[in-house]
Amino acid sequence: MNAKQAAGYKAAEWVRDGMTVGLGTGSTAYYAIEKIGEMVGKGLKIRAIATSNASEELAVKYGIPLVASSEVTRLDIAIDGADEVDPQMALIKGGGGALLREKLVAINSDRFIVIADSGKMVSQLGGFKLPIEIVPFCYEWTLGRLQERYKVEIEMRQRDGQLYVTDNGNYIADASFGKIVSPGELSHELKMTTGVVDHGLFVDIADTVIVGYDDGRTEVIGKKE
Ligand SMILES: O=C[C@H](O)[C@H](O)[C@H](O)COP(=O)(O)O
Repeated sequence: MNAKQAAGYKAAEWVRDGMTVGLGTGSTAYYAIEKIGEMVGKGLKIRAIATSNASEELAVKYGIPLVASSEVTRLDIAIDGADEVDPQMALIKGGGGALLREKLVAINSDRFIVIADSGKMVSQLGGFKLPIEIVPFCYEWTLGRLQERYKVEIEMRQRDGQLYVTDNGNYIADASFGKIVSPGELSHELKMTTGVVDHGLFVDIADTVIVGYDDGRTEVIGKKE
């Protein structure tokens, strides 16, 4: 069992009959979805909302029943990966471009469990490029304003030689902050920038972090029992 699998499988232990569950996105969330699918196969009764088209396809593949957001007011739990986790459980997410749906699901969940291999744990956020989701209209202006404001390298994410397009039809700009001194402040500032839809800083959202290690061990860190 690898570190991501260990963390993903451990998180599935929090999923109980009758829950509405948010399914994250990425290579770590994959293992949680796989495990939850196995549990559903053995009779677990849940319904789920996926944070990306890719995770929705996975849920269908593993037989996890999906529910429309119109039928749900709040989720019991959401389980998702992260690109960086700091000692206060602030996160950088969005390496896979799913940050907006992930944040919507995370803030609407009673418990948000982050699953991460130990390499994602950092003393200060910012080593990983911060994904910023921006609207396509006049995106060059938004990019220019961000570059002007922060004076750091910010590049438009590309895929196959084209601008990367999120599941929501937006673009992603990746910002190399290096070190983020005040994630909360930066989070608010970015959110106030016209043209920015959202960004990958998740501050004061995670309730529990499950760290996975290469030898298969896990460590649970968190605010909630
Ligand atoms: O947009 C993607 C998500 O925020 C992922 O949860 C994050 O990038 C971590 O992905 P992975 O588990 O593949 O490292």
